[in-house]
Amino acid sequence: MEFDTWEPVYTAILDDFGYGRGGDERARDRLGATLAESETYRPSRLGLESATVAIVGAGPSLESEADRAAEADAVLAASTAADRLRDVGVAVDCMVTDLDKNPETARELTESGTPVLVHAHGDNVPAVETYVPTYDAAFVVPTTQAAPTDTVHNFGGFTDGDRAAFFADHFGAEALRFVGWNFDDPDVGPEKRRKLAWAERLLHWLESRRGDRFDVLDGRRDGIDPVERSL
Ligand SMILES: Nc1ncnc2c1ncn2[C@@H]1O[C@H](COP(=O)(O)OP(=O)(O)OP(=O)(O)O)[C@@H](O)[C@H]1O
Ligand SMILES: Nc1nc2c(c(=O)[nH]1)N=C(CO)CN2
Repeated sequence: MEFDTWEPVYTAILDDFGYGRGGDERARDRLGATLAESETYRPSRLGLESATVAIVGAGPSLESEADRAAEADAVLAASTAADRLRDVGVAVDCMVTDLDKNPETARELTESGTPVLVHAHGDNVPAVETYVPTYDAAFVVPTTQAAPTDTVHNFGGFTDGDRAAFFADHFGAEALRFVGWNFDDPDVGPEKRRKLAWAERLLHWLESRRGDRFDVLDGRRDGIDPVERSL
């Protein structure tokens, strides 16, 4: 997705959560500066084009559905889904994170040659400054939700999980398979619930742009407020 398409949706998210665009831009520039001396990972190397890609979220169903991830051509893990997949023996091809829960996992993955999309936003600058310098930059893909720069990318998306889906779409995935997604998880707090509601709306937008139907939205579409209505 190009930023021109993403920007109106981004503005709606900023308004809804009360985030400032300036904070996101400063975070983006900190991430860019931290990696300025390094060559970062080129996502086309992942070979997502025409692939079936598992987009693994950190909902409670992950372990019981992990076989579906193992069957995909590529496995993208959102945040703590990376640890949980490792624990059940499923290899992760790429992690997507805003560093808010398991930054050590991201370090270990970059050190062992697995790319990590590291997302900078207005509320994670201390984590960016603390952890990114400890990563192997050759396996970092820096991302932002604000306007992209020459070195910090924006493929679309908001939460770690839906950003993984927009990333797979951007790099030409043929089919997306959702594993570990539970929008009605009773154990999430109010802020996370609101973020998951946005993730759901964003996936609904993505499937309609692709002319696709994501199985994770089956039975839910009637209750989704389309993103287009917020624009
Ligand atoms: N029931 C669920 N609980 C948590 N995450 C879920 C759930 N269902 C789907 N997800 C997806 O899994 C991703 C990873 O969740 P996790 O709780 O590990 O990370 P997080 O750092 O809190 O995520 P984020 O910062 O994006 O909110 C979420 O970003 C979301 O896209
Ligand atoms: N400014 C800001 N941006 C975000 C935030 C957040 O807490 N603040 N959380 C996200 C996913 O959890 C993604 N983007």
